[in-house]
Amino acid sequence: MDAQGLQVDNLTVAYRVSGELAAPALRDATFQLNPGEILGLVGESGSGKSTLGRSIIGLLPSNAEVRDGEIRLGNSVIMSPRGDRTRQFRGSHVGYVFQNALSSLNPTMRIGTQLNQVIRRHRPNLSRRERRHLAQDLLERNALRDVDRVLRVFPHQLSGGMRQRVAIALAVVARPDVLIADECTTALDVSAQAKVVDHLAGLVREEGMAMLFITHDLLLAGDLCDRICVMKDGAIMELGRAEQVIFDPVHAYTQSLLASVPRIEV
Ligand SMILES: Nc1ncnc2c1ncn2[C@@H]1O[C@H](COP(=O)(O)OP(=O)(O)OP(=O)(O)O)[C@@H](O)[C@H]1O
Repeated sequence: MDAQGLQVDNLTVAYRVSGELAAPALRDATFQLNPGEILGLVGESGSGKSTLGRSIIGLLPSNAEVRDGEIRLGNSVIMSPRGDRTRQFRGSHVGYVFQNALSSLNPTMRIGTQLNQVIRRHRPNLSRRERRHLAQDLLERNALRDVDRVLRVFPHQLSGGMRQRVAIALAVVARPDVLIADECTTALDVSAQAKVVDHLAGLVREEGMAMLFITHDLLLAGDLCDRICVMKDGAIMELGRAEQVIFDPVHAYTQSLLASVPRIEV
C-alpha cells in the first residue's frame, strides 16, 4: 500500500479547567504533511505543539476537547469533534515518540521481549531469527552500542538517553505512514542526537514515511526539516520551506525567535 499523507484542517482544541472551557490551546491549525516529508513544528513552551501532536495520535489529556476542524490520514477522517478514530491507526499507521520514553516502555518487561512483541505484531512473516536480527539492527541504527546487553535488560537499567533510543526503535518497527516525534532527541547528547536524527531522516527518505518533528531547537529543525511551521499561542504564525523560514522569515515572531538564537544573524 502506498504511504498516506496527513491533512489537518482548521483544527481547534481547548482544555476544560475547573469545568470551564479555557481559550483554545490550538486555534484553526491547517497544514498538510506529505509522504517522504519532514515538517518541523517549533515554538516556545505552551505554544500548542504537543496539543497538536497529541491530537494526531489521539492521546490528548482527558480534559481536552476537539472543538472544530478535522484530521485526515489519506482518505480517512481520524479526528474531528464528531469522533476520535485514531486508535484504529495508532502504532500501525501513526507512530509516536515522546520526550519521556518511560511512557512508551513497559517497566516490567525486558527490552528484547518488548521489541520482539512489537515486531511479531507488525511483521508477522519474520522468523524468530529474523526478528532478533531486526531488533539488533534497529537498536544499532538508533546509536545504541552493546545491543545484546540492551536486549536483556529492563528499562530502568538504561540511561534516559538509551531508553529514548529504544522508544524510537519501537515506534518505527511498524514503518508507520506518519511519525510524530515530540522533542524525542532533546534528552540525547549531541553525537547520539545526530545519529538518531540521521536514522529518522533515512526512514523518511527511504520508506516514504512522513514525520512531524516537534522541537524547541530552531537550528536543528532548519538542518533536518523540509518545511517548518512556527507556532505561537496556539496559532500557526508561519509555515514555509526550512531555508526560507530560517534565512528569510516573513513573520516578526519568527524573526524574534531567530534573533534569540546566538549563532544566527537576521
Ligand atoms: N491538560 C491540560 N489542561 C489544561 N491546559 C493544558 C493542558 N495541557 C496543556 N495545556 C495548555 O495548553 C497550552 C498549550 O500547551 P502545549 O503543551 O500543547 O504546548 P507546547 O508548545 O507543547 O509546550 P512545551 O514545549 O512546553 O511542551 C498551554 O497554555 C498549556 O498550559
